[in-house]
Amino acid sequence: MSYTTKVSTCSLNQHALAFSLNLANLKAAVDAAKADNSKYLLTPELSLCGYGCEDHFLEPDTESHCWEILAELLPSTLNCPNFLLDVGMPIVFNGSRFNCRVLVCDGRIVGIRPKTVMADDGNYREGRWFTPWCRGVGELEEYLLPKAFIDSVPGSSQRTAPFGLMVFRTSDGLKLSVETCEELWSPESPNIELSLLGVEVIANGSGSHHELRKLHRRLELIIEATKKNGGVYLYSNQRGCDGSRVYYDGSSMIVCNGQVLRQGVQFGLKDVEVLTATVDVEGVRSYRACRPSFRMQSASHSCPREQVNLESMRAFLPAASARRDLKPTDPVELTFSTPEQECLLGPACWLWDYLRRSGGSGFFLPLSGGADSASTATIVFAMCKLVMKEFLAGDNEQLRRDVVKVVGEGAVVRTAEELCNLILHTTYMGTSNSSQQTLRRAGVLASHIGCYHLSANIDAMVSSVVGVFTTITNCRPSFESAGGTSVEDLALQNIQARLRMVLAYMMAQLLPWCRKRKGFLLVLGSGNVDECLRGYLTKYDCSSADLNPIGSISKVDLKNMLKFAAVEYNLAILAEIVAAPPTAELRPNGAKEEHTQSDEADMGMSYEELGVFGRLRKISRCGPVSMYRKLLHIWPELTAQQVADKVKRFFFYYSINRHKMTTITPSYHAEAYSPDDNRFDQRPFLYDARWSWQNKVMDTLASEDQQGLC
Ligand SMILES: Nc1ncnc2c1ncn2[C@@H]1O[C@H](COP(=O)(O)OP(=O)(O)OC[C@H]2O[C@@H]([n+]3cccc(C(=O)O)c3)[C@H](O)[C@@H]2O)[C@@H](O)[C@H]1O
Ligand SMILES: Nc1ncnc2c1ncn2[C@@H]1O[C@H](COP(=O)(O)OP(=O)(O)OP(=O)(O)O)[C@@H](O)[C@H]1O
Ligand SMILES: NC(=O)CC[C@H](N)C(=O)O
Repeated sequence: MSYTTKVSTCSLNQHALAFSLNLANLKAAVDAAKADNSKYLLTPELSLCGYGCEDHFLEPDTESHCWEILAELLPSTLNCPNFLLDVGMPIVFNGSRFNCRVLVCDGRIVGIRPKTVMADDGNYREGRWFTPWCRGVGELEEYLLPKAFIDSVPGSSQRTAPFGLMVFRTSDGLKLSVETCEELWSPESPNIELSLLGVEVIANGSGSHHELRKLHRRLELIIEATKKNGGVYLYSNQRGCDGSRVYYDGSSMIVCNGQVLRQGVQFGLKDVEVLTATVDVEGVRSYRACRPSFRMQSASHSCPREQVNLESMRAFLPAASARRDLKPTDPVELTFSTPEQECLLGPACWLWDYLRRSGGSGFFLPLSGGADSASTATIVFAMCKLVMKEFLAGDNEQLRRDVVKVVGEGAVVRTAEELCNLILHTTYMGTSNSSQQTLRRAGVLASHIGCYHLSANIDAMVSSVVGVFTTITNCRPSFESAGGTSVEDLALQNIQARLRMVLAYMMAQLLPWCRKRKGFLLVLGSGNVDECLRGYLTKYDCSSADLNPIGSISKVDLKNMLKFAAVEYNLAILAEIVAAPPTAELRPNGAKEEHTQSDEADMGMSYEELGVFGRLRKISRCGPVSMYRKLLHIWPELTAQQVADKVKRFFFYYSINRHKMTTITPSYHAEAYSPDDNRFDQRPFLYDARWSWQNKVMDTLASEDQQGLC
């Protein structure tokens, strides 16, 4: 008897509520797994409807469409008694909605397994739509299948299915069970009990979005679980932008006894990626049985009274050790992206999904020659590189169709630069306050990445608006350098910035027409985390766009990304852009070649300091006083009063500008320090900006520190 089996997992680029697309992806995955002669296929969390349906989960339509496409999927499992398919969907049972796995074998639903631990932190809101199931393994209920579903499956006699936490046992003795996404991350993961119950194959269907360095954590959790308890662990993750700010980064995997046998692509453009491994179940059994501590705890776990016997299913491969294709899959070497690659490639893949699904024919970006808009442009170029690589490989028919849809029938694309020329449109929008240096840098970057670039002087727009204002009010504002007040100066800065946004939208609407192409362009924004946190942006200026790929990335991380891209793509201009001092160029500058208005001087703090404030505020959950306490150790070179003053200044600007985050452009979620008010960082937007109590406490602590009292 051989104790080797073949199992598959997959990454699927499902789109919330796009049932036809989701069904097609699932069918393709089933076909690929069956072609691999696999016995089991795991798919991502809520794979039938897409993970990100959000409040659509509250609509009965979402569940009923899942049943409809499940009925369409069932025939692909018919006459395959040795193949188990595992999909995800919402199911209402006894009045509560559960996030369920539905396991199908030979055209029958053999079990429905509800999720026990909700993901409710950060971007996750599962508790808003789903109830956690709280019964133990083997405590099964009988679920009456919906009549419409039964009627749509011709010839089926099935009326009910077991509902609850269950262990499946095949006729030849393989034990398999599932847990769902967050359960792996919880303190008492179900995989522990399942392993002690002798389950050899544990599967986790997930909807886990990208965050920098999160893949390491996922791998640690899975490797540690199977190192400690032995077992085969299959992980399946959603891929792509399914309609929101997050990007699911695939990386599905198959792990056995702490060793990774298959690792899927993290930033890939295939809608369906199936990974299959031949796994040695005997190896799992012997791994466990040689560990006295495992044996002892396992022996005290009684097997659940009710387990689901898959009478007709044989999981193990025929015993013919000479057959090479039955050889257990060898472990692979793990591959990880660097944080710089993650900053570049995650947003690049997200933008591609957004573009092809939005019906847009490209992007428009106001390109200033500064680091932020250069970062956005570089991410679009990275997207073009990824797309062209896949396009030229020639085996991704869906991508080929998407490229044709975006660039238009008949357009010829052979290189990333050619694609970039059709997709990315940039414009330098200078005023009399702009410098020659930023104009040049924008032009050089544009020519190197190949985008369609124009250069404009918007002084006429600015003077028209100021002229209209003067006519209405009979007051003419001046810059401080020309004798005006700071209020006038700021208003004159803001009008330049706002008019850029107005022109940007006009360009986005009409540039395709000017180029005799069809469609519209999506406007890209380039505000970074630190500017948002400090409020160093004009509300409704170029920070207002359709999408922002860098909105949750700090300036420091962006600069590292640009340095990496300078080498990776041979774009020396990026190194020059990184080295230039950040400037808004909104005030008059005399005849100087480089502008002397400096972001850091204007803000009263450096980008590096802002990065520290941002992490402490969000990731370490610090209010002013606890931030002060932590910073005393982080900045030992400063006096306590200097630290207190910096904290006060940060919180003052943060609070007077927090309202800007309510209207900030939707941005890619990349980092845990994101200040995105809409979903991730929920806080008031009207503060008492004096922080009088907190500041008093800080001053007392600082003076005690200075007197050596604490
Ligand atoms: N509590 C509150 N709740 C809701 N809304 C509130 C508000 N307080 C002010 N507001 C509104 O917000 C407005 C103030 O915001 P805003 O108009 O942005 O004006 P403001 O924040 O005063 O100025 C923009 C700042 O961004 C700087 N900047 C730097 C670099 C680049 C750029 C650029 O744009 O390229 C800008 C610029 O130098 C200046 O310091 C008020 O006029 C009011 O309408
Ligand atoms: N001269 C300009 N031409 C075109 N767009 C501009 C110009 N100046 C500013 N913008 C737009 O407004 C946005 C905000 O400007 P801001 O000065 O804050 O950033 P930046 O110039 O991209 O980068 P940096 O902060 O490194 O200077 C820019 O990202 C850019 O999209
Ligand atoms: N969908 C989930 O349950 C996700 C939970 C988990 N914290 C993750 O990010 O992967």
